[in-house]
Amino acid sequence: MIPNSHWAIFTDNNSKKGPLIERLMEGKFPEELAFLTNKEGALFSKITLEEFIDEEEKHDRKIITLDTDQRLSTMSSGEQKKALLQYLLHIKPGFLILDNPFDNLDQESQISLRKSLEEVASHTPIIQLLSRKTDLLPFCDISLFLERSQLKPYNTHQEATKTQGQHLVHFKGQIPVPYRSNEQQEPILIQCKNISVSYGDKKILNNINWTIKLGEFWQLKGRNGSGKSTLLSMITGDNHKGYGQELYLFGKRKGSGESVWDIKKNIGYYTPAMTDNFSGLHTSLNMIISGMNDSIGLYLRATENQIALAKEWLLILNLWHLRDVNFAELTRGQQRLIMTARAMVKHPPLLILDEPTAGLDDESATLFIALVNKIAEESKTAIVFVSHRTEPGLKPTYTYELSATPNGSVGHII
Ligand SMILES: Nc1ncnc2c1ncn2[C@@H]1O[C@H](COP(=O)(O)OP(=O)(O)OP(=O)(O)O)[C@@H](O)[C@H]1O
Repeated sequence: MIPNSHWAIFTDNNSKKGPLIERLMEGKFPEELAFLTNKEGALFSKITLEEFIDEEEKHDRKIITLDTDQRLSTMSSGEQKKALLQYLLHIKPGFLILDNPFDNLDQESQISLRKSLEEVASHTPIIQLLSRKTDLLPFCDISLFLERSQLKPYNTHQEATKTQGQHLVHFKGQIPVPYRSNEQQEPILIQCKNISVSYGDKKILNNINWTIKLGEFWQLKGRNGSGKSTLLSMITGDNHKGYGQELYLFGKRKGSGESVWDIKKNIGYYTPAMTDNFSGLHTSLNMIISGMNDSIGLYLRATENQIALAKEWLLILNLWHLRDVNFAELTRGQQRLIMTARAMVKHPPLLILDEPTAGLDDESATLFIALVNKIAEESKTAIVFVSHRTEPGLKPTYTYELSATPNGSVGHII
């Protein structure tokens, strides 16, 4: 069958994407998509992946990775996406919904996914939901915009793909001072000396040498599965494979009697998975205050100092008017600014941001990147920013790149 057409639905951070996906999957189509009636769709999305991971973890039922013993949850995000696409194509759906398909994929995998989708498009109608304009698939001939819950047509293709241009972002004033004055910090934060990691016979990291010093701004890059998350888990003290190796975290050798808390107190960490499905009832103001108490949800009466500092952060972010709004009600872009402020309230020696712009629209991503640059300029906090996208405007001082070899990935400084 030759599909009637393929659709691009642009979303921004105010779009009610979840309910739209639900309606489409239930076969409730808007007029424009009525030609899909009675067809069974498949969804290529993080939500679908989470369901398969859940099924495997809770019921020990493997569905999309029958060809390997490795658990889906331990695969890299790129490997998970590839397995999902293969599975979905195998079941030959009547139509395919792609929810930000290129997020978390490395450049080569994006190119190969584009090619596979071109082939799929020759026999299966595709609906692409996208928040970054450069992600548009060229065969999508009809473009709509999801304004909150309403689908609106674009008049022309140019209108759909027009980017706003890099507008300058102005934050009012400097980032606030740390919650408590920091203890004297050694200039060298992290030292990896010839660090190697394997899982069974599978070699992941090979003789990694990487030193992170106070105030440095790093981007960590590498293809899907090259070991970025594994390396981060060594730095955050979460990977037991660090024991017995020459790994120095904040002045102490790993395994020299340090507690996990000794390591964690030095690190601010944010990855979108922490909040994407967050439904707790906390105001924006309290979310920032919770960063001073290192807990979300634990009820502690905020001191006047804490409230004043949280206010300063919200003012800088232009979000003070939303102080009493429930965090879950904010747009994704606003949530990520707040979570970054939360991770920064103490000016930890090290701030790790793991794919922090995934799922953001262009405007929110620009704002987020501007905040990260500002933190790099105005604080002593070292930053490690992990991303596959080349974010326009991001100004890291160094890039550490992992390149796969048969003996595990080796690292280079660029
Ligand atoms: N517990 C485990 N058992 C077996 N293999 C594992 C385990 N954990 C990770 N791996 C493998 O280690 C490799 C590196 O994974 P990692 O998640 O560190 O990559 P990554 O660079 O972060 O990838 P991505 O960009 O796709 O997120 C992958 O091939 C993954 O499948």
